[in-house]
Amino acid sequence: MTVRILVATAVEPEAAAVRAGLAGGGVEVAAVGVGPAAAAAGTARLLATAEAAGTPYGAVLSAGVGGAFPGRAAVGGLVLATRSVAADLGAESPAGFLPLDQLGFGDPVGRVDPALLAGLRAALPTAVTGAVLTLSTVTGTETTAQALATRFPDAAAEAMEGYGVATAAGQAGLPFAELRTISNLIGPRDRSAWRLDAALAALTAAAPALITGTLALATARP
Ligand SMILES: O=C(O)c1cccc(C(=O)CC[C@H]2O[C@@H](n3cnc4c(=O)[nH]cnc43)[C@H](O)[C@@H]2O)c1
Repeated sequence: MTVRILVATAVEPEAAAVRAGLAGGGVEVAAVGVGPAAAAAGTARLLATAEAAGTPYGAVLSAGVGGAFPGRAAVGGLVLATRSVAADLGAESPAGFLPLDQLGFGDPVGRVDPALLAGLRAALPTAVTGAVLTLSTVTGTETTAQALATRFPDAAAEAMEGYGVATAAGQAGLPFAELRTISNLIGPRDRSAWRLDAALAALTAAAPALITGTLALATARP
């Protein structure tokens, strides 16, 4: 049986870019808002509504544009998350940042489903894989960029929604993955350097892989 997939983007232009590349059913795309709170609330509502209607989703993807750590992914390129980390959820201390788990409040990592990631990697062989950080504040200084790169040596990109979407998917017991197409490099803020057109075009080009990359779930989960 085919698995129904929910693709959650932040804003409508991202959703439209994904839809533009989709031919065929099974994938629904919705813009749920910018930032982890809007993403979690919006995704949870869509999942609950679908379940109540008797048409539940079988997997959830967070997708959209993002910033890449220089040297780890290129503008216009793709990043598939190995994990979606709530990088600014925690507490500062003189000894450094204390993540959620060290405070005893839960898991700061949105877990990516291994079978879903494997399917997407096979369907998107040019994608870089690495951690994708979820931040409420877009990084805009070299100091913060360096600090994040040091705290997360496996990070390839940052965005603002992945951990929120992952939390909603996890609470619904659904497999989760995150795909980012790169609009900018992380560092001193220069909004004029963002290449949204290239990143949105990459989302459209990657969209068919969201179907082929999730086919394995249909056979893996009866
Ligand atoms: O103005 C437009 O036409 C437009 C079209 C598509 C997307 C946007 C956005 O502003 C997207 C906001 C979205 O972008 C993610 N993002 C992108 N780069 C970064 C970054 O360096 N650090 C964190 N987040 C980034 C983020 O997920 C936002 O939700 C505008």
